[in-house]
Amino acid sequence: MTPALIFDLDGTLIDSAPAIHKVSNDVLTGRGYAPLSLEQIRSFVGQGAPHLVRCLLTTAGEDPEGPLFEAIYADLVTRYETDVEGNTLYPGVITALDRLRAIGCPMAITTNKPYKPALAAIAHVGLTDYFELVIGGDSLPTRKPNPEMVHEAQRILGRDHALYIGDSEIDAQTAENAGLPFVIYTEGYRKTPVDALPHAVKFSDFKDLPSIIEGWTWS
Ligand SMILES: O=C(O)COP(=O)(O)O
Ligand SMILES: [Mg+2]
Repeated sequence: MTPALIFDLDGTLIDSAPAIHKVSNDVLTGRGYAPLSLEQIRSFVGQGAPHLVRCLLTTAGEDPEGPLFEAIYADLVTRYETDVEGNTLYPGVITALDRLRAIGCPMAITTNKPYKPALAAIAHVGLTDYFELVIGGDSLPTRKPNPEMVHEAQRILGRDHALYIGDSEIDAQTAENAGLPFVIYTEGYRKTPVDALPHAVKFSDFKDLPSIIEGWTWS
């Protein structure tokens, strides 16, 4: 039987850094702080919105745990849900997902991005119908690298075998914590050299993903 596929979102299926960059800078400049570069913002992505907000506050010279946190977080998440233009699919994602769906892989997204902004970004790029479920960073009491999200997705997808597909250090740790083989997409937001992260297989082009899955041998 084909495996369940559990995907990360930001830096794996979509390049969301330009959208997160715009939203973050709107929040910062709206309060009189200096805007940040795309590279800076990209380096803050992967551990969820609370981490992003703490990074924004630190860079702005404010206390990341201080009284501004709640207001900035609320402002960010509201904008995050509507300002979706800067989210784009990585090349070849649709063709790969069409093939994986055709061979019978049930698919889910587990992302540290908050649930509503994640759904909005997924709809914007036309991915909604491919996934049986989406679990966001605020859907459960924990977020990645805690494996709870991945375990929940695996339970709902209901297959004996599953693979986890992601782009970052957090994803490598999540897969390990969840006890799933990790398939790493090398073109995302990773900061560590790919071969320094534990993974079963790496790929740099989505055209290669279906054959990786179809050729998988389970012991
Ligand atoms: O919003 C984030 O920090 C990252 O989200 P991801 O889990 O989809 O990479
Ligand atoms: Mg990611």
